[in-house]
Amino acid sequence: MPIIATQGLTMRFPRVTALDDLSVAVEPGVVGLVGANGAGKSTLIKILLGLLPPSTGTASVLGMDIAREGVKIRESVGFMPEYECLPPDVSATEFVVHMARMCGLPPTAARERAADTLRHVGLYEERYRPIGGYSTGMRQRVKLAQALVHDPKLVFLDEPTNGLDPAGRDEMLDLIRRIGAEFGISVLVTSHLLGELERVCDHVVIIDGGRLLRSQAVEAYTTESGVLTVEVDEGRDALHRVLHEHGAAVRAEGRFLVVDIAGESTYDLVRDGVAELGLRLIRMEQRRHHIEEVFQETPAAPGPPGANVPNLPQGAPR
Ligand SMILES: Nc1ncnc2c1ncn2[C@@H]1O[C@H](COP(=O)(O)OP(=O)(O)OP(=O)(O)O)[C@@H](O)[C@H]1O
Repeated sequence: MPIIATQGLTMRFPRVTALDDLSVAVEPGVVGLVGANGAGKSTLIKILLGLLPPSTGTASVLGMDIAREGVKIRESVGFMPEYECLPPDVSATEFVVHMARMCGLPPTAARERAADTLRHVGLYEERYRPIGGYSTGMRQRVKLAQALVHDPKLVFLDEPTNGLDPAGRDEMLDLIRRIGAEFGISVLVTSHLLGELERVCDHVVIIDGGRLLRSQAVEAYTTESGVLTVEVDEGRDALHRVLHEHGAAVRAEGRFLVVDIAGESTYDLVRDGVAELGLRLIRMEQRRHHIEEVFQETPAAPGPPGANVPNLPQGAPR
Protein backbone atom coordinates (compact mmCIF):
# COMPACT_ATOMS: atom_id res chain seq x y z
CA MET A 1 0.00 0.00 0.00
CA PRO A 2 1.40 3.45 -0.86
CA ILE A 3 2.16 5.65 2.15
CA ILE A 4 1.04 8.68 0.19
CA ALA A 5 -1.19 8.86 -2.88
CA THR A 6 -2.59 11.98 -4.52
CA GLN A 7 -4.93 12.31 -7.48
CA GLY A 8 -5.27 15.59 -9.35
CA LEU A 9 -4.33 17.56 -6.25
CA THR A 10 -4.62 21.30 -6.91
CA MET A 11 -4.21 24.21 -4.50
CA ARG A 12 -5.08 27.67 -5.75
CA PHE A 13 -4.29 30.70 -3.63
CA PRO A 14 -5.63 34.07 -4.82
CA ARG A 15 -2.40 34.97 -6.61
CA VAL A 16 -0.71 31.66 -7.24
CA THR A 17 -1.43 28.02 -7.99
CA ALA A 18 0.76 26.25 -5.44
CA LEU A 19 -0.13 22.71 -6.57
CA ASP A 20 -1.28 21.96 -10.08
CA ASP A 21 -3.04 18.66 -10.82
CA LEU A 22 -0.52 16.61 -8.83
CA SER A 23 -0.96 12.84 -9.06
CA VAL A 24 1.70 10.74 -7.38
CA ALA A 25 1.97 7.60 -5.24
CA VAL A 26 4.93 6.51 -3.12
CA GLU A 27 5.68 3.27 -1.29
CA PRO A 28 7.12 2.94 2.26
CA GLY A 29 10.73 4.02 2.74
CA VAL A 30 12.63 7.29 2.78
CA VAL A 31 11.07 9.53 0.16
CA GLY A 32 12.53 12.85 -0.94
CA LEU A 33 10.34 15.71 -2.13
CA VAL A 34 12.49 18.13 -4.09
CA GLY A 35 11.68 21.50 -5.59
CA ALA A 36 12.97 25.05 -5.68
CA ASN A 37 11.67 27.57 -3.14
CA GLY A 38 7.97 28.11 -3.79
CA ALA A 39 7.56 24.82 -5.69
CA GLY A 40 4.73 23.79 -3.36
CA LYS A 41 6.42 21.39 -0.93
CA SER A 42 5.15 22.90 2.34
CA THR A 43 1.68 23.33 0.86
CA LEU A 44 1.60 19.64 -0.05
CA ILE A 45 2.61 18.67 3.50
CA LYS A 46 -0.13 20.85 5.03
CA ILE A 47 -2.69 19.26 2.72
CA LEU A 48 -1.46 15.74 3.49
CA LEU A 49 -1.77 16.43 7.22
CA GLY A 50 -5.38 17.44 6.67
CA LEU A 51 -4.63 21.00 7.84
CA LEU A 52 -5.42 22.70 4.53
CA PRO A 53 -8.25 21.56 2.24
CA PRO A 54 -7.14 21.41 -1.43
CA SER A 55 -9.04 23.37 -4.08
CA THR A 56 -9.64 20.13 -5.99
CA GLY A 57 -8.33 16.59 -6.02
CA THR A 58 -7.98 13.85 -3.43
CA ALA A 59 -5.21 12.30 -1.37
CA SER A 60 -4.59 9.59 1.17
CA VAL A 61 -1.85 9.09 3.77
CA LEU A 62 -1.24 5.56 5.12
CA GLY A 63 -4.52 4.65 3.42
CA MET A 64 -6.45 7.39 5.28
CA ASP A 65 -8.39 10.03 3.40
CA ILE A 66 -7.16 13.61 4.01
CA ALA A 67 -10.66 15.08 3.77
CA ARG A 68 -12.32 12.77 6.33
CA GLU A 69 -9.52 11.38 8.49
CA GLY A 70 -7.22 14.33 9.21
CA VAL A 71 -7.18 13.69 12.96
CA LYS A 72 -6.26 10.02 12.52
CA ILE A 73 -3.55 10.99 10.03
CA ARG A 74 -2.04 13.45 12.52
CA GLU A 75 -2.08 10.74 15.21
CA SER A 76 -0.03 8.42 12.98
CA VAL A 77 2.27 10.94 11.32
CA GLY A 78 5.02 13.05 12.91
CA PHE A 79 5.72 16.52 11.55
CA MET A 80 8.90 18.57 11.70
CA PRO A 81 7.99 22.03 10.37
CA GLU A 82 10.36 24.24 8.46
CA TYR A 83 9.66 27.33 10.51
CA GLU A 84 10.98 28.17 13.96
CA CYS A 85 8.43 26.84 16.44
CA LEU A 86 10.28 26.19 19.69
CA PRO A 87 9.65 28.04 22.96
CA PRO A 88 12.96 29.59 24.13
CA ASP A 89 12.38 29.39 27.87
CA VAL A 90 11.84 25.65 28.36
CA SER A 91 14.33 22.82 28.03
CA ALA A 92 14.26 20.24 25.22
CA THR A 93 13.19 17.62 27.76
CA GLU A 94 10.25 19.69 29.00
CA PHE A 95 9.16 20.52 25.47
CA VAL A 96 9.36 16.98 24.09
CA VAL A 97 7.64 15.50 27.17
CA HIS A 98 4.88 18.09 26.69
CA MET A 99 4.48 17.11 23.00
CA ALA A 100 4.33 13.43 23.98
CA ARG A 101 1.59 14.22 26.53
CA MET A 102 -0.30 16.17 23.85
CA CYS A 103 -0.19 13.02 21.73
CA GLY A 104 -1.91 11.12 24.54
CA LEU A 105 1.00 9.33 26.24
CA PRO A 106 0.68 8.89 30.06
CA PRO A 107 3.22 10.89 32.16
CA THR A 108 5.76 8.10 32.79
CA ALA A 109 5.69 6.82 29.20
CA ALA A 110 5.98 10.40 27.94
CA ARG A 111 9.12 10.99 30.03
CA GLU A 112 10.70 7.70 28.93
CA ARG A 113 9.89 8.20 25.25
CA ALA A 114 11.17 11.80 25.38
CA ALA A 115 14.48 10.68 26.94
CA ASP A 116 14.91 7.88 24.37
CA THR A 117 14.04 10.09 21.43
CA LEU A 118 16.32 12.94 22.52
CA ARG A 119 19.15 10.44 22.88
CA HIS A 120 18.46 9.02 19.42
CA VAL A 121 18.71 12.46 17.85
CA GLY A 122 21.98 13.12 19.66
CA LEU A 123 20.98 15.50 22.48
CA TYR A 124 22.45 14.49 25.83
CA GLU A 125 23.24 16.78 28.81
CA GLU A 126 22.17 19.83 26.82
CA ARG A 127 18.60 18.60 26.88
CA TYR A 128 18.11 20.11 30.35
CA ARG A 129 19.12 23.62 29.22
CA PRO A 130 16.63 26.21 27.87
CA ILE A 131 16.17 25.89 24.10
CA GLY A 132 16.81 29.63 23.67
CA GLY A 133 20.55 28.99 24.08
CA TYR A 134 20.72 26.19 21.48
CA SER A 135 22.54 26.28 18.14
CA THR A 136 20.54 25.86 14.92
CA GLY A 137 21.64 22.23 14.70
CA MET A 138 20.42 21.52 18.24
CA ARG A 139 17.08 23.21 17.57
CA GLN A 140 16.62 21.11 14.44
CA ARG A 141 17.21 18.00 16.57
CA VAL A 142 14.57 19.07 19.08
CA LYS A 143 12.11 19.60 16.23
CA LEU A 144 12.97 16.14 14.93
CA ALA A 145 12.59 14.59 18.41
CA GLN A 146 9.09 16.04 18.90
CA ALA A 147 8.10 14.61 15.50
CA LEU A 148 9.24 11.12 16.55
CA VAL A 149 8.20 11.02 20.20
CA HIS A 150 4.79 9.42 19.70
CA ASP A 151 6.30 6.57 17.65
CA PRO A 152 4.70 7.50 14.32
CA LYS A 153 4.60 5.21 11.28
CA LEU A 154 5.54 8.10 9.02
CA VAL A 155 7.24 11.49 9.53
CA PHE A 156 7.13 14.59 7.38
CA LEU A 157 10.39 16.54 7.63
CA ASP A 158 10.18 19.97 6.01
CA GLU A 159 13.65 21.22 5.01
CA PRO A 160 15.41 19.62 8.01
CA THR A 161 18.88 20.65 6.80
CA ASN A 162 17.99 24.33 6.41
CA GLY A 163 20.47 26.65 8.07
CA LEU A 164 22.93 23.88 8.99
CA ASP A 165 26.65 23.99 8.24
CA PRO A 166 28.11 21.10 6.18
CA ALA A 167 28.92 18.98 9.25
CA GLY A 168 25.48 19.58 10.76
CA ARG A 169 23.88 18.76 7.42
CA ASP A 170 25.75 15.45 7.22
CA GLU A 171 24.69 14.54 10.76
CA MET A 172 21.06 15.36 10.05
CA LEU A 173 21.13 13.28 6.84
CA ASP A 174 22.61 10.34 8.74
CA LEU A 175 19.86 10.67 11.33
CA ILE A 176 17.20 10.63 8.62
CA ARG A 177 18.73 7.51 7.09
CA ARG A 178 18.66 5.82 10.52
CA ILE A 179 15.04 6.76 11.13
CA GLY A 180 14.17 4.84 7.98
CA ALA A 181 16.62 1.94 8.28
CA GLU A 182 16.81 1.26 12.05
CA PHE A 183 13.43 2.39 13.32
CA GLY A 184 11.43 1.32 10.28
CA ILE A 185 9.64 4.66 10.13
CA SER A 186 8.79 5.93 6.66
CA VAL A 187 9.99 9.45 5.93
CA LEU A 188 8.91 12.20 3.57
CA VAL A 189 11.74 14.73 3.57
CA THR A 190 11.74 17.96 1.57
CA SER A 191 14.73 19.82 0.27
CA HIS A 192 15.68 22.22 -2.48
CA LEU A 193 19.03 20.40 -2.75
CA LEU A 194 18.88 17.34 -4.96
CA GLY A 195 22.35 16.07 -4.18
CA GLU A 196 21.73 15.60 -0.48
CA LEU A 197 18.58 13.53 -1.02
CA GLU A 198 20.42 11.14 -3.32
CA ARG A 199 22.37 10.02 -0.24
CA VAL A 200 19.47 9.20 2.01
CA CYS A 201 16.36 8.49 -0.05
CA ASP A 202 14.98 5.35 -1.65
CA HIS A 203 12.69 7.36 -3.88
CA VAL A 204 12.64 10.97 -5.04
CA VAL A 205 9.68 13.05 -6.21
CA ILE A 206 10.53 16.27 -8.03
CA ILE A 207 7.99 19.07 -8.29
CA ASP A 208 8.27 22.42 -9.99
CA GLY A 209 5.67 25.18 -9.96
CA GLY A 210 3.32 22.73 -8.19
CA ARG A 211 3.56 20.20 -11.00
CA LEU A 212 5.07 16.74 -10.94
CA LEU A 213 8.30 16.51 -12.92
CA ARG A 214 9.44 13.03 -11.89
CA SER A 215 8.78 10.33 -9.32
CA GLN A 216 11.31 7.50 -9.34
CA ALA A 217 13.48 5.22 -7.25
CA VAL A 218 16.88 6.82 -6.64
CA GLU A 219 18.63 4.07 -8.61
CA ALA A 220 16.54 4.98 -11.62
CA TYR A 221 17.97 8.52 -11.49
CA THR A 222 21.48 7.28 -11.03
CA THR A 223 21.60 4.72 -13.83
CA GLU A 224 24.98 3.79 -15.15
CA SER A 225 26.37 6.12 -17.75
CA GLY A 226 28.32 5.12 -20.84
CA VAL A 227 31.72 6.12 -19.50
CA LEU A 228 34.43 4.41 -17.57
CA THR A 229 36.39 6.18 -14.86
CA VAL A 230 39.98 4.99 -14.67
CA GLU A 231 42.47 5.88 -11.94
CA VAL A 232 46.10 4.82 -11.93
CA ASP A 233 48.74 5.41 -9.32
CA GLU A 234 51.14 7.20 -11.63
CA GLY A 235 51.47 7.47 -15.40
CA ARG A 236 48.02 8.90 -16.14
CA ASP A 237 49.32 10.84 -19.17
CA ALA A 238 51.14 7.82 -20.61
CA LEU A 239 47.97 5.75 -20.33
CA HIS A 240 46.00 8.57 -21.91
CA ARG A 241 48.36 8.47 -24.90
CA VAL A 242 48.23 4.70 -25.26
CA LEU A 243 44.44 4.53 -25.10
CA HIS A 244 44.17 7.37 -27.59
CA GLU A 245 46.55 5.59 -29.97
CA HIS A 246 44.32 2.50 -29.78
CA GLY A 247 41.34 4.55 -30.88
CA ALA A 248 39.57 5.05 -27.52
CA ALA A 249 37.67 8.30 -26.86
CA VAL A 250 39.52 9.33 -23.72
CA ARG A 251 39.91 12.55 -21.75
CA ALA A 252 41.55 13.59 -18.51
CA GLU A 253 39.42 14.80 -15.59
CA GLY A 254 41.50 15.72 -12.57
CA ARG A 255 43.47 12.65 -11.57
CA PHE A 256 41.12 10.36 -13.54
CA LEU A 257 40.85 9.31 -17.16
CA VAL A 258 37.33 9.13 -18.51
CA VAL A 259 36.87 6.67 -21.38
CA ASP A 260 33.75 6.26 -23.54
CA ILE A 261 32.61 2.64 -23.41
CA ALA A 262 32.44 1.19 -26.92
CA GLY A 263 31.74 -2.35 -25.66
CA GLU A 264 33.54 -5.05 -23.67
CA SER A 265 36.70 -4.31 -25.69
CA THR A 266 37.06 -0.95 -23.88
CA TYR A 267 37.69 -2.78 -20.59
CA ASP A 268 40.31 -5.01 -22.32
CA LEU A 269 41.95 -1.97 -23.85
CA VAL A 270 42.37 -0.25 -20.49
CA ARG A 271 43.58 -3.43 -18.79
CA ASP A 272 46.12 -4.11 -21.58
CA GLY A 273 47.30 -0.48 -21.58
CA VAL A 274 47.86 -0.56 -17.82
CA ALA A 275 49.77 -3.85 -18.12
CA GLU A 276 51.84 -2.64 -21.07
CA LEU A 277 52.98 0.43 -19.12
CA GLY A 278 53.46 -1.50 -15.88
CA LEU A 279 51.11 0.84 -13.97
CA ARG A 280 49.14 0.16 -10.82
CA LEU A 281 45.39 0.30 -11.48
CA ILE A 282 43.53 1.85 -8.55
CA ARG A 283 40.06 1.98 -10.02
CA MET A 284 38.19 1.14 -13.21
CA GLU A 285 34.43 1.56 -12.90
CA GLN A 286 31.43 2.54 -14.92
CA ARG A 287 30.41 5.98 -13.80
CA ARG A 288 26.90 6.52 -12.43
CA HIS A 289 24.86 9.62 -13.10
CA HIS A 290 24.11 11.87 -10.19
CA ILE A 291 20.52 12.96 -9.69
CA GLU A 292 21.42 16.57 -10.44
CA GLU A 293 22.70 15.69 -13.93
CA VAL A 294 19.50 13.80 -14.72
CA PHE A 295 17.43 16.69 -13.49
CA GLN A 296 19.31 19.12 -15.71
CA GLU A 297 18.38 16.93 -18.69
CA THR A 298 14.66 17.06 -17.80
CA PRO A 299 12.88 19.11 -20.44
CA ALA A 300 10.87 21.99 -19.04
CA ALA A 301 7.12 21.49 -19.13
CA PRO A 302 5.17 23.81 -21.43
CA GLY A 303 4.36 27.23 -19.99
CA PRO A 304 5.50 30.84 -20.10
CA PRO A 305 9.22 31.30 -20.73
CA GLY A 306 11.21 30.56 -17.59
CA ALA A 307 8.15 29.60 -15.58
CA ASN A 308 9.10 25.95 -15.27
CA VAL A 309 12.84 26.19 -15.23
CA PRO A 310 13.87 24.69 -11.93
CA ASN A 311 16.25 26.91 -10.04
CA LEU A 312 17.98 24.35 -7.91
CA PRO A 313 21.34 25.11 -6.40
CA GLN A 314 24.05 22.82 -7.70
CA GLY A 315 27.02 21.25 -5.99
CA ALA A 316 25.24 20.09 -2.88
CA PRO A 317 27.36 17.92 -0.61
CA ARG A 318 27.17 14.21 -1.36
N1 LIG B 1 -1.37 30.73 2.66
C1 LIG B 1 -0.94 31.13 1.47
N2 LIG B 1 -1.53 32.15 0.82
C2 LIG B 1 -1.09 32.55 -0.39
N3 LIG B 1 -0.06 31.99 -1.06
C3 LIG B 1 0.58 30.98 -0.46
C4 LIG B 1 0.19 30.49 0.83
N4 LIG B 1 1.01 29.45 1.18
C5 LIG B 1 1.88 29.31 0.15
N5 LIG B 1 1.62 30.20 -0.82
C6 LIG B 1 2.35 30.32 -2.10
O1 LIG B 1 2.31 29.04 -2.72
C7 LIG B 1 3.56 28.77 -3.38
C8 LIG B 1 4.12 27.48 -2.82
O2 LIG B 1 4.55 27.71 -1.47
P1 LIG B 1 5.19 26.59 -0.56
O3 LIG B 1 5.49 27.22 0.77
O4 LIG B 1 4.34 25.39 -0.60
O5 LIG B 1 6.54 26.29 -1.34
P2 LIG B 1 7.80 25.45 -0.88
O6 LIG B 1 8.15 24.57 -2.01
O7 LIG B 1 7.55 24.82 0.44
O8 LIG B 1 8.93 26.54 -0.76
P3 LIG B 1 9.72 27.05 0.53
O9 LIG B 1 10.75 26.02 0.81
O10 LIG B 1 10.27 28.36 0.11
O11 LIG B 1 8.70 27.16 1.65
C9 LIG B 1 4.42 29.98 -3.15
O12 LIG B 1 4.32 30.81 -4.29
C10 LIG B 1 3.82 30.64 -1.93
O13 LIG B 1 4.05 32.03 -1.96
